[in-house]
Amino acid sequence: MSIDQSKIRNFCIIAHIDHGKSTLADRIIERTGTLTSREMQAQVLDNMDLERERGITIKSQAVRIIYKANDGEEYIFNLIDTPGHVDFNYEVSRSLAACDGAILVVDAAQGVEAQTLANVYLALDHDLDVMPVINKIDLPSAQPDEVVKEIEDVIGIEAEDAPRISAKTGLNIDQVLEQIVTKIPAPTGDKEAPLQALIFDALYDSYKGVIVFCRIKEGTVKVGDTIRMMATGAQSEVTEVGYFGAGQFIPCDELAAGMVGYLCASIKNVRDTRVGDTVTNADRPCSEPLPGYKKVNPMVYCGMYPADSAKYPDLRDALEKLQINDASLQYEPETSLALGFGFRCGFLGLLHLEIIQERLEREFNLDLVTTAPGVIYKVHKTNGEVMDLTNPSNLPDPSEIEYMEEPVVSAEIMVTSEYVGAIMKLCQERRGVYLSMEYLEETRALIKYDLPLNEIIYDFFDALKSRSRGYASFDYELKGYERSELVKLDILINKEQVDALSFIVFKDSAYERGRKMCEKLKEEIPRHLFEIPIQAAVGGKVIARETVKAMRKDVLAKCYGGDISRKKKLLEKQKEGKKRMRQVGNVEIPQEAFMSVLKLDED
Ligand SMILES: Nc1nc2c(ncn2[C@@H]2O[C@H](COP(=O)(O)OP(=O)(O)OP(=O)(O)O)[C@@H](O)[C@H]2O)c(=O)[nH]1
Repeated sequence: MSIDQSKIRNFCIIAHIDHGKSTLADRIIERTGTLTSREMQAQVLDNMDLERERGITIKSQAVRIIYKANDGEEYIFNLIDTPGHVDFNYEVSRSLAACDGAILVVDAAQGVEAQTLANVYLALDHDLDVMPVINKIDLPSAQPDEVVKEIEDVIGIEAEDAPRISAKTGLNIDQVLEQIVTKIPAPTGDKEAPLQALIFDALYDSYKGVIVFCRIKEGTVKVGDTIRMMATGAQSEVTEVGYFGAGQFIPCDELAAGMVGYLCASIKNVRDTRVGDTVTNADRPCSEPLPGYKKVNPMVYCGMYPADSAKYPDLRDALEKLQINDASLQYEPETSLALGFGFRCGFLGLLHLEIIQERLEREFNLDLVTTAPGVIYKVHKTNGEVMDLTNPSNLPDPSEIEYMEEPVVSAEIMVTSEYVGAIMKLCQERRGVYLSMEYLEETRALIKYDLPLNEIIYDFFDALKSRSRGYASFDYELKGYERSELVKLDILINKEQVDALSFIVFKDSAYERGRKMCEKLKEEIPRHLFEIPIQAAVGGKVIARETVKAMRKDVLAKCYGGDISRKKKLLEKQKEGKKRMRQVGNVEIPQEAFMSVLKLDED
């Protein structure tokens, strides 16, 4: 019954965003008959609704595939899908640790891009064998020969015999399957050794409890075994082991060295499971844990509040469950005068924030109010203390501040030569410091800039795409902190400061941002019976002002003489609207207003 290790291939697919890795994964699954075509939904691996709607891969998914190779033998492929967006590098790293090799998909029309490089380096860091595949050769603009040369020159891996495929039409997928057998190494590891398994993901299921996704490096695990999580020390009995069918969990007898699968155990506290931790046998533990993952620190913070304050415990519960599935999400309770009880949450980037927000709303049925996202600033106080500022409301009095620092990233932008000027202009506007530019080929340049993180978290990616007509790609990593002139911009509505609307901004941009915010809020806040001044202030000094004029008529005025049911309806509607309002002093602010600051740059 036990599986021959030499017949297992554990691999993932890596690529720049949109180069077609999910499509290739689907073709592989389809070609090997893991699913009948009727079961085959468009993009099987992207099984969260959100992913299908956005057409991007967020959570890594795993699937086991049986392939009968040309040598007549049957092989077991464990394919792990990985996300391509820059915010999700962390997820990529987790998937890689469970694999022995990686298929690198490169778009034959686009060639090597920033994330192609970043992902290859991650794979090489994990000692994976990288097998290139040239995709989209059906496109008229495909240049497979050039791309092969580019892979060899820019990345430095052999690509001459890389399969040239169309994941869309299925052309040459057979070559990919054969090369998986010949080019990706079989796993190693001793089945008889003490259990050593790496947790590369986890999921909370309301029936099974915590489901741990793991790669068995050494030993064997089966139902009834008592396991121990090495980092948390939690012990529990295994209730089920199995592998990943397409979109479902398939129980089996045991998981042995070299295999990828899942296990369920009587894990009571979801916090006991930590992605990156090592699972071992409690009675016969291994001597040391596997190297965990690089710990990632959130780069972007915002406040999240339940729209209905009674839902606070539900939000806490939801965040706890999401966190086991997404260890890069961090949160802690906070309170706001305007919004009540909520959480300050940390994310890897703005896309990550949006995804979490949408998952909370859809999967947990919560209605949320989110405050403007910001980065972590370092505040050096006159008394020598250094504080990490994640919430602008906690900024100490200016008299206590010696100076402040903001996070700076090193960015690499790849762009075709005609857009170099436009992209450099964009970077300058965002306070970028030019480092270097080199031409990879005649028509493509790699530009390096240092940029303040807070200038890129909002809409830099969109601006980059629109100014280069989609031809620029972008990757960044945190470089460190640099001293900067920063101020806190406060918003006063009817003379009352609204804590949830405060944010930290570069001194020279304060006026512009303050003015835009006041304009935006004027549009969002409905008229009241009195005039409402909206002011932006820095250190108590007002720098911008707008006014919401007083309302003259009440809602019922226009139904004068109308029938009573219509009046009732209007009053009902008003009541419904009020639920979505936040009372600040004697002004009612719609929830949307708190989000509006996010959208300033789109104007
Ligand atoms: N013409 C053509 N289009 C393709 C091919 N393979 C994929 N595409 C298209 O390219 C787009 C991106 O494909 P995906 O498979 O979603 O790309 P991905 O790399 O998985 O993207 P993320 O999951 O967002 O990282 C889709 O619109 C596909 O239909 C191909 O061989 N030829």
